[in-house]
Amino acid sequence: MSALGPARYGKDNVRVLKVERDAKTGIQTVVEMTVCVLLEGDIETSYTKADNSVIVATDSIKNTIYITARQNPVTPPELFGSILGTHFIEKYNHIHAAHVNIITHRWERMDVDGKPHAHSFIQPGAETRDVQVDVVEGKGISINSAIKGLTVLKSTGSQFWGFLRDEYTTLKETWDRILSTDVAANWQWRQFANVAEVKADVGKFNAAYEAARKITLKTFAEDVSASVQATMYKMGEQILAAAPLLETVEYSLPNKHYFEIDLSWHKGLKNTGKDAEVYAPQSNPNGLIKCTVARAGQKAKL
Ligand SMILES: O=c1[nH]c(=O)c2[nH]c(=O)[nH]c2[nH]1
Repeated sequence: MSALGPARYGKDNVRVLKVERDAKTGIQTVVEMTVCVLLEGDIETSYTKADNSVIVATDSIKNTIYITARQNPVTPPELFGSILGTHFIEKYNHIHAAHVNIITHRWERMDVDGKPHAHSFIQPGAETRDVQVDVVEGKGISINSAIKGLTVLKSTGSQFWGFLRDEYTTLKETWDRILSTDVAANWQWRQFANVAEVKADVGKFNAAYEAARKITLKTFAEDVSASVQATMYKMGEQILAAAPLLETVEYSLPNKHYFEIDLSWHKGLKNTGKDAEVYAPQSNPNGLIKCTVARAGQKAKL
């Protein structure tokens, strides 16, 4: 005998581009997203009894994403995800939870002859703004927002010394190294009761995103880093201070190593320590440093 455990289903990788046109100014704005919606509810029989009557087809879920995007603002993504997820639990009596993931791709307005262009954009890299919105009947709306794929490098202002040394240690201490990472940061909002509560705080989502991005970049650039661990904690602390509705901030940072190359075998060429100029970027292995920063007295769930 067997029994069905947790089950959810839906449509993933629904790609959507929305163009907003300001008729007065002629200025257009684009938002490109990749959306995933997964539903939970009284759907056991679709798995255990081949009962398709309880299935909202994933094709219909895809259509609903397009229609909801046409009829509502898609920014901030926290609000769009809340509207979209709430639709499913309100429309279908037997659906009790909707899990919405939205990846927003970055399009920056193009400058032409020093002026922002009305309708042309550049994609600067792999950086995305992501949200995970979980709408659960009777519990409300849980929102987690994130920055991913923000690749940064500093060529000095990073040290790593004083670490534990034993018979496994070969790494030399350094007071000046290259530091590079692909920033993945996310922040958990306090629980919202419903879409109206999300709307009441609508201005806070973009503000928190801008603050998190600015704090991450400024701290990365300005901190004389003792370690990835110490620098990321400083980032998390500042984000919590800047956004009171956040419960936790979490970072996951690969330490992308750039090794010095000893070239002294070639005519005594100096290329290490203070003479280092040419480095070898490493693709693997890499360090991976993670942490969750919570408010004092409220321990982060691990
Ligand atoms: O910032 C760092 N943290 C570490 O934990 C670590 N480990 C290591 O080998 N190099 C580094 N750098």
